[in-house]
Amino acid sequence: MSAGGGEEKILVSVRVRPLNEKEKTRNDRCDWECINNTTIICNAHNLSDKPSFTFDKVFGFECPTKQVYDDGAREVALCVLSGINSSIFAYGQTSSGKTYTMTGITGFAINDIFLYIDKHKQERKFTLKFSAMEIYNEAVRDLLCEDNNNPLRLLDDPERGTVVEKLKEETIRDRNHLEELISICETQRKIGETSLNETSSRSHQILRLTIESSKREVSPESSAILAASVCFVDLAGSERASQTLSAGSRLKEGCHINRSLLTLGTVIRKLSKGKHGHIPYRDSKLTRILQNSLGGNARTAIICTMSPARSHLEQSRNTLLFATCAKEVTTNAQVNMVVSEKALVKQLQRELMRMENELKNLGLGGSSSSTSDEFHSLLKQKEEVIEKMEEQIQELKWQRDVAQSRVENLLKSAAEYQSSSSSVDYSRRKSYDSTDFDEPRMLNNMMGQRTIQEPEDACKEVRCIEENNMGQNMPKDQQPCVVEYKQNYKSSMADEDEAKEYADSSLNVKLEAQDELTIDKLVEEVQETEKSVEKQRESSSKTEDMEQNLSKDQSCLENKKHYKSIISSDDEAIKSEKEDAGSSLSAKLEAKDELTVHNGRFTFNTSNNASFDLDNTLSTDAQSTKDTDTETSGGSFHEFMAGLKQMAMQHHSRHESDTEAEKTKPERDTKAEFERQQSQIIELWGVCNVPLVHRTYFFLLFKGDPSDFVYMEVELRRLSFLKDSPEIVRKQSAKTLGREREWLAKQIPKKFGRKDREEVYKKWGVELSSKQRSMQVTHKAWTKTKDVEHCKESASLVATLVGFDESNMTPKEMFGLSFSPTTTLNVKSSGWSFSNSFSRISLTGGL
Ligand SMILES: Nc1ncnc2c1ncn2[C@@H]1O[C@H](COP(=O)(O)OP(=O)(O)OP(=O)(O)O)[C@@H](O)[C@H]1O
Repeated sequence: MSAGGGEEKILVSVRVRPLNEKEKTRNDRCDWECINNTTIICNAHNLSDKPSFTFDKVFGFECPTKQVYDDGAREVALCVLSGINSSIFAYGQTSSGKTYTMTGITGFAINDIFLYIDKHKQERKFTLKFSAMEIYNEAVRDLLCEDNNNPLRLLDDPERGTVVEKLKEETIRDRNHLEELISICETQRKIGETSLNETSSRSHQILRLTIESSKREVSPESSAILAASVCFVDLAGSERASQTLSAGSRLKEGCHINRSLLTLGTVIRKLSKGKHGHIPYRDSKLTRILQNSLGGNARTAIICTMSPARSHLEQSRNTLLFATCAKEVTTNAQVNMVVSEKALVKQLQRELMRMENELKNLGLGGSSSSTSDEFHSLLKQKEEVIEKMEEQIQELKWQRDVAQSRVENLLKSAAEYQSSSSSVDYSRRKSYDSTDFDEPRMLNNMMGQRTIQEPEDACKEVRCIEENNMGQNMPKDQQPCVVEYKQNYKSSMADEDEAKEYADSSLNVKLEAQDELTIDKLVEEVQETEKSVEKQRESSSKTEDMEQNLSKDQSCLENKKHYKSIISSDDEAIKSEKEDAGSSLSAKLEAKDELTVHNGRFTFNTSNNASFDLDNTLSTDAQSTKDTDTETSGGSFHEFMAGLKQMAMQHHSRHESDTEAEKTKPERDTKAEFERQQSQIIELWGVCNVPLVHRTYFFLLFKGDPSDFVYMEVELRRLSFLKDSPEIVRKQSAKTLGREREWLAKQIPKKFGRKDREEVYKKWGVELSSKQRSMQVTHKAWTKTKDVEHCKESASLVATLVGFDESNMTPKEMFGLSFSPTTTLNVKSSGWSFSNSFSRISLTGGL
């Protein structure tokens, strides 16, 4: 409704009229002097000092009313044209010139108002309304109504304040119309003769001119209407009743007049001290009606009129004291704008249309009576879903923390073992080195991630072994002929991906370090981890469902985006969690592979396989194949483990029952059986991309002895397990095999002289003039899996390249399954050994 404006003090002026004829006749002295246009002093001879009063304006005897209007009322009066309420008061004792002054000011103001309207009527449309009232004997009378004997009631309006009920309000046609109405008011006003004024105004007169203006352009933005009123208030005389020699009806008038004026004075005095506490506006009708003008939403000017006559000195001083208080009163005028009904209707129509569109967008339509209920029901449902999601998210976060904690513990254990591994008996280390077919991987396993992050440590590790070799502390047959291979192989691991891949299996170390770790214990742990991973997978699935639910949500809930982002970030966390859990399980499976496959030499592919299966199982992208993969690989693995345990038990039973009987037992038809198994193994090596060094060692070591069958069976089981690996695993192992061939090719110039080299090239059908001859040779090795002679040649070549001397071969037991009951129980050996009790299979360190 309102805007702009601000607080400002009431504009207070004092006008001193000249001595009138009566005063002159009785030789009344003029005790007041306007020393400038703001200050008036009292020259009364009986006063010791000359009190002075300063106001916004002081108008002397000769000052015309026009100047009083211009300087003391015009600005305030005309602000009504800007939509600001205004009031012009005339206050003073009877015959002081109030009516004389107000009549002139009202006329000048009206004149200016109409001049302004004429000037702006092209761009703005003005509507003027006029009402007039008098408060006589505390009764409000309508001055525009001929039958004004019935007093009007005052009503309190929450927006407009006090309003006069049924007050006639005339819409002004033109200036003449207004002037006519004003003249009617003059005739209607109660006047009477007092001792001081033959035509004394016996009432408070309030003329109200309301001006509304709006731009003539029709647009919603310019449809606001400025609406304000200007009040011209001619108060009744403020003199005391005794002074006017009143009696009878005049005395009664005086009492009522004074009641209103007394309240006016109280209100002004209180307002002058600030708007704190109770302001007694309601104590008189005058102050109720003028409440806005006296301290509210209006600009106000008060012109205090006074007689300069000594005989009115006291009343004049009272008037000036009132004026002094009025100077301190602050009002807070605002620009009053109203929105036209037409514009309001248009605005409401637009709002309605917008809301209908919102409802349509929600898919609810706007026509059904039950729309609102459905909407609220839907909102409630969504809020419940969101609450459940929040709970599930918290649960998932908890599970993630648990999984992370487990992984951290495993890593810590691995690191601890690694640091303790430097004290491992070199002879044991050597025996492991010399028999480990998958030496590079195991070496990296031992190093763990430190192989990548701390190459110095890795070098020290190798140097230890070399120094040990060179120190002749070890038997010749146990010297690590693969040290060079190990170093070179490691140096060839420049490929960061490969190094990381190797580092991933570092957790094997932890399990290898556990001297008393049993297969059952490990299997239990793996199963527990698998359950944990499965739980994670289910949780992941839940999260996906939650997200799908959110995606289906057609509502425009603002929370949707928020929760989706939470779920998204949590999904990332879960993904990471799955990776961590997958790594953990992978590590354990690798360790379990080492349990399964003697001497740790099969870790390379088996660990990859297990790791891949788990990762694949956990992959949310491969949703369609996830369950199948899990079941297949998981089932195969357990079968594989169960088979190995059974084999171990059987072997132990045989060993324990009667070794002599074993010796005398008729030999199987070993040769045919051996060749059959060897053929299968060679075939599977090719399929599984088993490293050539491994093939070579295995091929050269196991030649058909009865005791070899257990190794052959283990190898067959392992390869059978590996051959079903997913394509990605085979590709990875093929890549690694390619690197091994490259490394072996680099060994040819080192191991063979020029002539011998040419012989090798010829033997392997490589053109001497061709390029990369060594590479061609190593790429031919171990490729004809059905050709035993080719395999023999391949094994011979690789053995030479890695320095594997068949005549000084390490005993199988040093890196294979050792069945001696006690000797390796508490020492670091090359692989698995079965404890004397055979109640469990303990793992000794692989170093
Ligand atoms: N400034 C003035 N110059 C000349 N004459 C004046 C001036 N002020 C007042 N008069 C004359 O003084 C007389 C009394 O003035 P007026 O009626 O306006 O007093 P009043 O304050 O309205 O008195 P009341 O309260 O009794 O109505 C009038 O005849 C008026 O013409």
